[in-house]
Amino acid sequence: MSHSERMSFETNALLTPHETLQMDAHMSSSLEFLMENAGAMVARLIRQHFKSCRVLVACGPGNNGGDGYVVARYLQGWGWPVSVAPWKKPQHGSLAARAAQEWTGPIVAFEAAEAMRAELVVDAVFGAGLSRPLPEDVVHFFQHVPRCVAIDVPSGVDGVTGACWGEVPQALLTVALVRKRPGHLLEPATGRCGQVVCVDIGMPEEAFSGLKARYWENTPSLWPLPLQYEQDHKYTRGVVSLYGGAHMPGAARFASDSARHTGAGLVCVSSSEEGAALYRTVLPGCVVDQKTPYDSVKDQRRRVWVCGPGLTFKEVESVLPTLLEAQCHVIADAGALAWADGLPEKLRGVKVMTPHLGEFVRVFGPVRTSRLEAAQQASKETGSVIVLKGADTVIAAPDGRTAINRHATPALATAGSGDVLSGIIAALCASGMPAWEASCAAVWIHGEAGRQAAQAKGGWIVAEDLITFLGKARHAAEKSQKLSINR
Ligand SMILES: NC(=O)C1=CN([C@@H]2O[C@H](COP(=O)(O)OP(=O)(O)OC[C@H]3O[C@@H](n4cnc5c(N)ncnc54)[C@H](OP(=O)(O)O)[C@@H]3O)[C@@H](O)[C@H]2O)[C@@H](O)CC1
Ligand SMILES: [K+]
Repeated sequence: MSHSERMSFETNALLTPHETLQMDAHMSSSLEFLMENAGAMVARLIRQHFKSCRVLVACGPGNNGGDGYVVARYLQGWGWPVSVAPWKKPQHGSLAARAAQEWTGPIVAFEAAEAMRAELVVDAVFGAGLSRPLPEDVVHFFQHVPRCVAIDVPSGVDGVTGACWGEVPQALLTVALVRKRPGHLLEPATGRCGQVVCVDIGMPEEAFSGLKARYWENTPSLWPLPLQYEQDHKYTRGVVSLYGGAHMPGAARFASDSARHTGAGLVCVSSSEEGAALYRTVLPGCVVDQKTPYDSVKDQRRRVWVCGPGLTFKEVESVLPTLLEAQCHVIADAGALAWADGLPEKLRGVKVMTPHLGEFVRVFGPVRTSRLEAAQQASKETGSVIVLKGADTVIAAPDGRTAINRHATPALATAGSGDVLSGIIAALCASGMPAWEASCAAVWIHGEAGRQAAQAKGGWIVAEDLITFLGKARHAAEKSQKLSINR
């Protein structure tokens, strides 16, 4: 059992609407209590974030609407001027209908004029399970809303993929219940959520029994890093190999330096005669040789390879098939992805692929669903961990485990940043971490190094800066792991 399976629904696990339904089925006798708590918690957050003002609670027919009626009741109880605008009444006898019955304050029409009269609108129309386009009158209503607080998600957000079913309300604050949803972390939904705050509504532990988390926010508690031991030597730390191209040596240099700064015990660079002469001068900390891939893989210590940064089609062709045949752990990026243009089967056997969206489309074709689902599908089909890079990097494992990383900075959008990430993943794989955990950890450390470098350098950084902060970034992850163990 992997670490992420053991921790199951820890606080960084993300809940899908399907899992929420399973929990609700399990907790059917406590749902009224949970709705009361949810509404009370949302009302408290509103009181914390806003001064008393005219509030309009827009309620849908389901339990999201039910929560809305409870919010209205609490705010009114504290003396706030509150009205409720039902989009549609809840079904007779439902939980939401019971919450609606307890609302004795003003009820107004669900129309734009009422939205404009309010100073704050609570969006309790639809929750995260919406699976068809937003009705036009809902879109029209929210176009006239001044400030908005959303319960669960802004109505129209798909809680799993982060897709928006039409023009979704722009919230200042979104209150997640029990756990965040994957959609809270994925674009375009993240941009519509404003600040996301997750509240405890008193869900008992037993509600999670039988549920297995499949989605996580990428935080250090997800992937324990190997520590340093007194008995360590360079081979226990791990060996990273890469083939250095003769034409674009910068990329191999970034990847190898990154692997070393992340903690690899040894980095070996193989290249042509011309390339090796160059690498010997620019990479004094690496072992540089002119071995063919065929000879290199005979060394059982050289199991982990970065393949692609700075390589031409021909160079990839002369290296990658041999590495895959020898069942090496290959981290494929850049040139290796271009080499598999439209033919993902050429990459079968690769452990980790790190495409940005453009590279992903080149290999796998246009994304017809969402980035999240496309990455999951590609991972399942190829058997590789897919690291689909972006502001909301998705790290998908072939067995369905998926992490979403928001621990990053726009400062990372600089040439060479991807080569650095490949080197970090390779170093962590070489240290013995499984491919998905190593990839998640690498993406977090990459983001942390970017943040630290940007802070130190005034916001604008280059790949070289990033590399110098990798040791500190790894240390930051280790420190926060120690804290979570002590807790
Ligand atoms: N365990 C927890 O975490 C707890 C969660 N809680 C709360 O439960 C909420 C989820 O509740 P929910 O399942 O009732 O879903 P919700 O979105 O309110 O309503 C769906 C309704 O809308 C309708 N409908 C949908 N789309 C439509 C469209 N385009 N156009 C027209 N109609 C459409 C749909 O109709 P149908 O699809 O059935 O035809 C159905 O009637 C969650 O967000 C949270 O706030 C809390 O109470 C505490 C415990
Ligand atoms: K909502």
